[in-house]
Amino acid sequence: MAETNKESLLFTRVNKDTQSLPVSVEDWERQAREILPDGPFDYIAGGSGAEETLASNRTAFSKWAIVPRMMRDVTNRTMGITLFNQSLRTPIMLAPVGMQAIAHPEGELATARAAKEAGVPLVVSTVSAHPMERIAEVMGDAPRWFQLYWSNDREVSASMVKRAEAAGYSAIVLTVDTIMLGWKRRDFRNGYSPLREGKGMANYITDPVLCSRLTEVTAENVVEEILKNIYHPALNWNDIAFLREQTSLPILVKGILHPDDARLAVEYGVDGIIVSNHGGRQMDGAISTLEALPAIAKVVAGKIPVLLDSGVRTGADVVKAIALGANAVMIGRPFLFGLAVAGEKGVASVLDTLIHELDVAMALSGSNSVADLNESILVRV
Ligand SMILES: Cc1cc2nc3c(=O)[nH]c(=O)nc-3n(C[C@H](O)[C@H](O)[C@H](O)COP(=O)(O)O)c2cc1C
Ligand SMILES: CCCCCCC(=O)C(=O)O
Repeated sequence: MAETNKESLLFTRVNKDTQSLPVSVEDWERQAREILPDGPFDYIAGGSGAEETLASNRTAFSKWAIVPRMMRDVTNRTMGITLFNQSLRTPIMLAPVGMQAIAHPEGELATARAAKEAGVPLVVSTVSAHPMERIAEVMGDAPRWFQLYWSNDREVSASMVKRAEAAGYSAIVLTVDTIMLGWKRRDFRNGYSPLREGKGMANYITDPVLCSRLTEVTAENVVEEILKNIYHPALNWNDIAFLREQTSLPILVKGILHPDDARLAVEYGVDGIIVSNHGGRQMDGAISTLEALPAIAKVVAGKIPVLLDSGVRTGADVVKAIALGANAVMIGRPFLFGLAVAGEKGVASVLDTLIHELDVAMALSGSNSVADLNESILVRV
């Protein structure tokens, strides 16, 4: 059933509770800029190097235009999809974003409440500011995945995955583009590191295996341990087999940009791919994700789901990504700006806007379902 009709649009958009809230991601970002100190704001908004990839993630969307279809009776359209046997309200998810307490003291707990309310799956980061079990409690039965940062100590990785499975997370996202941290000029200028402020250690300081490795469990020792583990250049495709032995959950790899890596992901038995350049925060000069998507979708050829993040800001962006071969998309900074400005309400509003925009974009492009979206409604401009 279509979600946006005249009544719901009027109610949602001209309701006195929402009137004062920003209506675009750019507006949320402007307000976040006013609220947050330079360190956290630049950490969130910035990219690596000269920020070329950060910029191209956005321009890539402008290089495709939608050519809408008419007279297609879109009364009974749906945005629903099924991923890993789970029915989802829309093809939109919240990307793993660590250390959310730098945006708002409630961090992931506020995000989790908003995600649950909106029926949007949340991917919880290894470096979340609250323990994964606490976030899971907030979410109840709502869909959630766990994002794994590989540890040099494989038993720590195994422990995190087992904890996630026990806490009701339904997929594991292995991030593969962060074998070391991107070179972030803004953070150097600001002398800012959220980890050094102790914002991302909740899952480590509560991890029995990691703690068993320390002679004394202090915040300082745990941070040092995390820094050692975040640097894991030896990660390779054979590690997938070890991960597979630890869990029966679907495993996705996040950070794929090359079609040959997509082919390898399928060969190594991965269950899903996330086309991502980490929001332009890792390899600067890397291809934008929308540019990378068509070749990856072609190689994968429907064998496993392909998701995309980095630069998605509007409902029309979601339409373009799906039309070019994505099964679903994720957003990162947009919800974090909402969180910084208005906590749970901010995340809820960002999601509400994006979902309504997608519904309108689908209707006005003549699409009754996500399956209707394909390259025939796009043109390169
Ligand atoms: C502040 C911040 C923290 C992030 N933390 C993580 C993380 O812990 N794990 C991860 O896989 N990706 C992380 N990401 C990357 C996001 O998952 C996602 O790839 C990216 O934000 C998508 O781009 P967008 O912000 O343009 O939507 C982070 C991004 C930001 C902005
Ligand atoms: C030293 C901890 C770094 C965590 C990286 C979080 C992330 O993926 C990002 O900020 O981007």
